[in-house]
Amino acid sequence: MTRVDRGRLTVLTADGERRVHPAPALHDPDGIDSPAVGDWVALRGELAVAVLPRRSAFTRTVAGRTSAGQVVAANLDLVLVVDALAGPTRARRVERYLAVAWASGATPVVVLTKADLCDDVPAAVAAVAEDAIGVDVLAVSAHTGEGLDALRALLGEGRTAAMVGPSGVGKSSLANALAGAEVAPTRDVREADGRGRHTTTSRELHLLPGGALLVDTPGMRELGLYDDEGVDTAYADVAELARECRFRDCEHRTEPGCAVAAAIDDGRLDPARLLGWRKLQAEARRQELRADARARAAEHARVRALHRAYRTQPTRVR
Ligand SMILES: Nc1nc2c(ncn2[C@@H]2O[C@H](COP(=O)(O)OP(=O)(O)OP(=O)(O)O)[C@@H](O)[C@H]2O)c(=O)[nH]1
Ligand SMILES: [Zn+2]
Repeated sequence: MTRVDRGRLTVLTADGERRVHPAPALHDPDGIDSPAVGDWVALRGELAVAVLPRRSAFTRTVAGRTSAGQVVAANLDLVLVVDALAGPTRARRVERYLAVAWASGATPVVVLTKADLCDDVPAAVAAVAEDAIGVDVLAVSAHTGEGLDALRALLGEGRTAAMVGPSGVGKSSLANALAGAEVAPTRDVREADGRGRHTTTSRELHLLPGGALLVDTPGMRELGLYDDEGVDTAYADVAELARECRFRDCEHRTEPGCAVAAAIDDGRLDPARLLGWRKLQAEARRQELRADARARAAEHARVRALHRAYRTQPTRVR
């Protein structure tokens, strides 16, 4: 599946691209099981009749009051957490995206763009790598081509990757550089023709020359945490220290025997990382509370509907 529009799916088949409709059975009001970009579907005629089991799912919170999860991309092997080497270093921002990426079940890779604008690339990479525990960190430039081969090697044939990262860091430029064609309109192009990104109905999954698939959906660009699954993986150092605290419910503030505070005191842990961890934990907790409230509301509505259906039934023979 390369694209989902209202009621229509774009799929790549052995015979090329096609537009099909999802069978009614594939419609899931909660969104989680509805076909998403990156899904493999079985076709019967003009209908997509089944979604094959997913290896991974990148979920985001749907904007608004509800906390419904929405699968933005399915079956990702890699999530490229993209940030730019221009401007101030943004370790906390990278960590936030890493937490979301870990929760998806795919392997995150940090890709630092605009290497051509950075005076000391190795130092900048090392600074990010220090906090991106267990994650490869690559520096690339879409303008000079630096680092692209290393990234291509990582993508490999038949693997599916997606990009996440703040606006303007060079995701579209990177997609174009990898594809060797203008598959995504960059900010420069969009400004030149005065149109927004969403005006074109572009494919959201690109087949790259090396045989890798690159997902580029607008939905991946504004991320919310769906649950706290990825937070402790992104902050493995803090999470591990926290397990050594004397009290299991330690808040890591003034409690005696706090391993986190001790690590900060003797310089083993950057206090900014504890702050980042706290913020993400809090955000994830808020999401979970909202999800609970939503589940209760849905159950309530279901019971009400059942009662209504019961009342309007013709009198049954006993
Ligand atoms: N010097 C330099 N500039 C770059 C590089 N990659 C992208 N840029 C510039 O950075 C700006 C933003 O690039 P885009 O590719 O549009 O960024 P994006 O992340 O897709 O932005 P959104 O579409 O808003 O999410 C443009 O002006 C690009 O020309 C690079 O490797 N080097
Ligand atoms: Zn503690």
